[in-house]
Amino acid sequence: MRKAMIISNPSSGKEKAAQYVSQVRDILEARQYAVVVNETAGEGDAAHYGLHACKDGCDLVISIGGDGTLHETINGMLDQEQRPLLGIVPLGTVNDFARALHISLDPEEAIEQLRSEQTRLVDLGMVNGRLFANVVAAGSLAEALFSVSSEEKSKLGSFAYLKEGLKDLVNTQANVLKIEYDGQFWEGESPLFVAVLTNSVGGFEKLSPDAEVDDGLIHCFVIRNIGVFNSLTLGTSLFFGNLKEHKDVHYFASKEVHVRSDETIRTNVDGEEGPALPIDIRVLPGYMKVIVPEKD
Ligand SMILES: Nc1ncnc2c1ncn2[C@@H]1O[C@H](COP(=O)(O)OP(=O)(O)OP(=O)(O)O)[C@@H](O)[C@H]1O
Repeated sequence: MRKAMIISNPSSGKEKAAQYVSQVRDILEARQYAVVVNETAGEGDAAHYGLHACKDGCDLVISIGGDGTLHETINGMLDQEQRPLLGIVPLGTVNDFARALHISLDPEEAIEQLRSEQTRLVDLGMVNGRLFANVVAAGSLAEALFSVSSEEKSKLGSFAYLKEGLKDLVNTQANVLKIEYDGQFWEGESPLFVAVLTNSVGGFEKLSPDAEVDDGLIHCFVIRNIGVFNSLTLGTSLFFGNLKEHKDVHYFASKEVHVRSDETIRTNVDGEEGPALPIDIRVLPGYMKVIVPEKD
């Protein structure tokens, strides 16, 4: 009998968490899976269960939770020879990975989509030995722009929020970044470096419209140190999806990137605090097989 593990974060699903778990279980059991349910209680649990799913020879893991739970689940599977097929029920506020894979953000619909026969081999990234699914951001603006919740954004509206955030560029200290990729070198003052794997970053689906989950590339944007006037045009570019054409943005796509600085600069990885610079980022093409909705 095939084995499946449900990894559920009850705090992301609130009062409906138990209902979602039982709906998923019903679907899997109807498909002849022997199902184990593991609920997380705090940090590290999803990674622990992700690892055990590999060790126990699970064929399928369903992550029910937000990006944080998903991030931990895939990190638990790092370096394991047998990695199970992954299904996602997004219950977070941002849900970038689900957005990029066209998985419904309505949990009930996402659960129905687990019946899909369609799968996709999806790239993941590695940053200083840890996996990431969406984004690595570094620089003084990284925290401000990429750790915000959709709720906060919806209070202001995405565009207004962005304009507010980007106005900070004027007052934000820009650090000197030294970036190496594919034998090329970029050095300059920048308040923000962003490396993305998917087209959805921090809930903004237009930051990097060309990034495909399986294109084998890390799409990188380095914002040059800019003034008050251009911060607004930059915001508009980000919102309408032509950021890489902006004159104050250095864009490149690469398989491997190294970012250093002589200053202490923190990073944000998939919405959580990541390692301080220096960072080595590389893409792991087709690292995870994921259930995706059937095309209409
Ligand atoms: N039972 C629990 N009660 C409270 N917190 C939990 C529980 N289980 C896991 N957590 C914590 O929940 C966090 C992950 O939450 P979640 O999966 O909703 O991701 P998220 O990053 O908050 O999602 P998003 O940014 O998309 O809203 C982790 O910090 C984890 O330690």
